[in-house]
Amino acid sequence: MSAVEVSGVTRRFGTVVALDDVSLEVGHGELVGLLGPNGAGKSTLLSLVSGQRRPDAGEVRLDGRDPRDPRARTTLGLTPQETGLPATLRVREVVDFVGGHYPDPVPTGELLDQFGLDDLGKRQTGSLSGGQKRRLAVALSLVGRPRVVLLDEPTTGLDVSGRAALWDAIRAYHASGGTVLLTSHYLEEVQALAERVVVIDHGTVLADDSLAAILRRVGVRRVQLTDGDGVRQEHLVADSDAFVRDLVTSGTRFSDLEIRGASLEEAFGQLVAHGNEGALR
Ligand SMILES: Nc1ncnc2c1ncn2[C@@H]1O[C@H](COP(=O)(O)OP(=O)(O)OP(=O)(O)O)[C@@H](O)[C@H]1O
Repeated sequence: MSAVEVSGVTRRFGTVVALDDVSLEVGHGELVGLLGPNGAGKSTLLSLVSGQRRPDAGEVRLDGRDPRDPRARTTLGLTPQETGLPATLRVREVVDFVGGHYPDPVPTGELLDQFGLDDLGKRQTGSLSGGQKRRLAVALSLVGRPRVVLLDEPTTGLDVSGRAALWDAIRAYHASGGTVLLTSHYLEEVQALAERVVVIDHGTVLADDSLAAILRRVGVRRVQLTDGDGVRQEHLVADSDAFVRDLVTSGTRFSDLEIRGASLEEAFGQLVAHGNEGALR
């Protein structure tokens, strides 16, 4: 049984088709990145998996159960895009309160330490900065030792060190066997964390593969060289072998040739630009 199973799911909002016959399976212990431009349907998909919404067609299963069944949700951790924290409660009180709903919560001190929040335990949440609130929200999603965690843009608004600390916490959770489905606008975040990437646009899945396979199968290579005038040039080409052969046979002077595969950003741009024609499944 998979951690998350989405089969043939369609969800509309009035005339907008937010998800159009989407199928997706996430196995236990996987860390999957959900990528897509604004309005692609990522948050809608997470809201169906968490049981906050119902699909118009198709089926969603969380640990084999309907996610609207409260028993399925006891094993779920969730950080939505916007989190409402009770402004007058102190950080430590919020963690104690949320942890109190679970049979075996992570001890509050341990959790605050892991998320670099130990100095803020006595602060009212209303006085926290945006980044500190974000860290607390992700920490709260893990307090009940969930089997599956859904993170909607977990590090939006965080500075570089805040993001790195949060990535470490997500990696530690995953290393302990946890399943993660996360959305992100930061391609480097997905590249840094996810083993598998699902690209979604206009409510359909354009690609679902390992990060390495997506990068390999997108036929873009970045070729850099310094020309005879000492100017550094960069070319995005489909066939770098042919490009280099032509370069050599044309007698063009060049030095410091460098060739590397596409970045996730380039792969993503290509997939979204070509829509279903370029679909990789
Ligand atoms: N409650 C709603 N009422 C009407 N339309 C909605 C509602 N929620 C989502 N939509 C629409 O459904 C589509 C998918 O939205 P969704 O929030 O799932 O996208 P997203 O990929 O999460 O985008 P973003 O990256 O901007 O968060 C969009 O066109 C959005 O406007």
